[in-house]
Amino acid sequence: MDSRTKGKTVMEVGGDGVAVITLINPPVNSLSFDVLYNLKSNYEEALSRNDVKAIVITGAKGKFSGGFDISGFGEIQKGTRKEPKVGYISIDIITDLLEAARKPSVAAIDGLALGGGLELSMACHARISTPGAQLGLPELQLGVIPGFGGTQRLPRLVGLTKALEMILTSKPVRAEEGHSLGLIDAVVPSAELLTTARRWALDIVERRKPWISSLLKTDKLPPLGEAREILKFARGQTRKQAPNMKHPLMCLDALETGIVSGPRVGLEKEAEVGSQVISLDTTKGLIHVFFSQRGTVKVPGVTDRGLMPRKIKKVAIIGGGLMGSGIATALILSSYPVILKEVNEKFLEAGIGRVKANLQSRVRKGSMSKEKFEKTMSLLKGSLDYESFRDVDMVIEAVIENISLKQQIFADLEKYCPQHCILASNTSTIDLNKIGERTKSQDRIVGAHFFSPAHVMPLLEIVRTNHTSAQVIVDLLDVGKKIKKTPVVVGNCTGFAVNRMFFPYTQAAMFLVERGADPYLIDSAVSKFGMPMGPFRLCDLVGFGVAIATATQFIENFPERTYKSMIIPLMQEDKRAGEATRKGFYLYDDKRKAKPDPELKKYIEKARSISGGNVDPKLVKLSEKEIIEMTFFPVVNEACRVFAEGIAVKAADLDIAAIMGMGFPPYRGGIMFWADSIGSKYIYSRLDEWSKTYGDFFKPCAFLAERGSKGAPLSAPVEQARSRL
Ligand SMILES: CCCCCCCCC[C@H](O)CC(=O)SCCNC(=O)CCNC(=O)[C@H](O)C(C)(C)COP(=O)(O)OP(=O)(O)OC[C@H]1O[C@@H](n2cnc3c(N)ncnc32)[C@H](O)[C@@H]1OP(=O)(O)O
Repeated sequence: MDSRTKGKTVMEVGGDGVAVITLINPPVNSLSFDVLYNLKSNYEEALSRNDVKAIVITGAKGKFSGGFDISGFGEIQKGTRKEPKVGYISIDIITDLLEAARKPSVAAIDGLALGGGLELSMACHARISTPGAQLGLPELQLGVIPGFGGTQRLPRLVGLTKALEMILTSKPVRAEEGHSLGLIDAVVPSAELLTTARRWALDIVERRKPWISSLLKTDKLPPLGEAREILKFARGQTRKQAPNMKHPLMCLDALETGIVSGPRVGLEKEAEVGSQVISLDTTKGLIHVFFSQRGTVKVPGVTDRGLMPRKIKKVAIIGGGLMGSGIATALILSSYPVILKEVNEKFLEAGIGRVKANLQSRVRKGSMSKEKFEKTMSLLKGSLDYESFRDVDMVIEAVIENISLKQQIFADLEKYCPQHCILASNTSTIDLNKIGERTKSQDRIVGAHFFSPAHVMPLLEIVRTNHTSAQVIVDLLDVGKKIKKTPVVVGNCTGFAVNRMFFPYTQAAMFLVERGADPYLIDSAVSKFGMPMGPFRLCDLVGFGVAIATATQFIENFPERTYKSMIIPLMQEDKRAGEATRKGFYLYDDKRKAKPDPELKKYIEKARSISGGNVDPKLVKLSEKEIIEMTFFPVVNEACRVFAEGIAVKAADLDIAAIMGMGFPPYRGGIMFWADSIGSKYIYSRLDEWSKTYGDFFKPCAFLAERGSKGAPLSAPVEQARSRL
């Protein structure tokens, strides 16, 4: 393969008269422009050759195709590649050359057929797959739409309702379901895939099997009136679930056009809309997130050293509280044998009970069988001492945030665990060097910071000190992958990356309400921005105990930029501690529904009188845009510090940390990507102005000041930064 080209296709013509065209573009045989243009020439050749009666399209190495090469969108967005004529691939190549050909084609699908991959197969006249095949149109989660005819062919093959479900949820179906839906014509073992597909293609030639053009099928489509109703409902749901995104509605436009005006007009609409969505900001954000998420496992100086992960056969967890039990659940779900240690029988029983409850909820929802439940629970053993730690490969400490307790635990671990054992802490804020102070095992001490609930939340913050060995990081990255988490490797400091970015967000919100802003308007503006909930609702959810413990760490470590609000401590004095006590910033009913509390005013006023601040008329009347700026620009400021200090190696890692750890909306691309979309100059000028009026909490850091003064992107690599990694 030419080093400048990205992938290719090869064609082999057999003695049976079948031309087999294989898509080759590792690792997932994505459809790059090179692959697509090669496919076109192979196809043209096959159609012109007298010795070819039929065509089979397949993918190399057990994968049909992971879809259009996503980096191609980036090239078009950046202007480094000229966009082909609208509809050139979907209409000229896939429809008019392939589907309308006078020789039949069959897709032989092993492994993946996603996005453009599935769309290409749907233009073939039959599809044969292996049992493990995954078939889906996940384009919407990338901010694009199925653009190779998927909006037209899928409803015609599986019906409108199922097509909408597959497209709107981006979830793939397995081969058997695909077969029962009519998407797949036959499911056969891998070893028989190609021979069956060849025979099927020849059977079509001989008219022993039907020659079906998906685009022309109508039997699965509902009557027009019904279709309009279904689409109207889908639009309503989409508006509710994705209010800040245009592309899902644009995708529905293409679907509807095809149903109302016919598939050809539908294809044209799809091509037009498909081209428009590429330049949407939300699409740029989502594509950035796709690559950034995969980039977190590439850690310079660690994953480029040829180290292989060691096998972790057994893990011990200390502490069976909410975090410890969640971590244990995540591990046993991925088949790791786990020992859960507690200080007494009562706590141990409660910890094991929590794990059981986590799994039982899956059984109730039907996602886990009773047998699987029993088998998974059998991997968990309880313990009250360290004797059973003698053969563990990794320990994760998950006790309360108390430095001396953690120090004692790590000193004990050093005595009982084998020399190679990884000693991890799930601390969310405490400096790991302090935790390991009483040991000589600095090279195997690492942070494994999970987010609550640990068996559900996707992020794993892997924290390393200056002493943590590269091998330990490689091992933990591998565990993270096996338990299906997205790991982000960060340096050691108070709060690491996620909590350091999180803290200014709640602090800014406290500051604003003390100066007169309405907390419920802040929550509403932040939710509209795309966060799962506003800062006050969040404080209620995590509980004031945790909020105060975290704040204490920040006040101690970053006093110059911590806003000391008394609102939460004052409420706690009155036994209001958030949702758990049914009273916090909101009042909660039996169904945990939150409603504003008029009494909140009294705590805000008292806190204001303690801090000595005044109501600021400007802050009373903030617009939603101003609320977002005043709550999130301090987050950007802290993210800049984290980046400049080398706590994160890449700005993209902070984007993923913010999305998966804070709930920052993915379609905004993450905190640094979003900041760059606004511009460093503007952010700097706003923070600078606020810091002059309201104090150092808003003061831009040196990194932001430097980049802001030049208008330079904040996510550009930090040169000569003193990396802590
Ligand atoms: C306007 C004119 C432009 C032309 C018209 C365009 C019309 C577009 C038509 C089409 O409808 C659009 C699409 O097809 S969009 C793509 C749809 N496909 C997907 O969304 C699938 C994305 N990939 C995945 O979900 C997963 O990668 C996977 C395929 C399920 C595999 O998962 P696994 O965990 O095994 O591996 P990963 O670590 O995720 O990926 C491995 C490496 O492969 C890279 N990669 C995966 N998919 C693609 C892809 N479609 N394009 C480019 N690269 C891909 C991924 O980045 C990883 O790379 P590394 O370098 O990190 O190893």
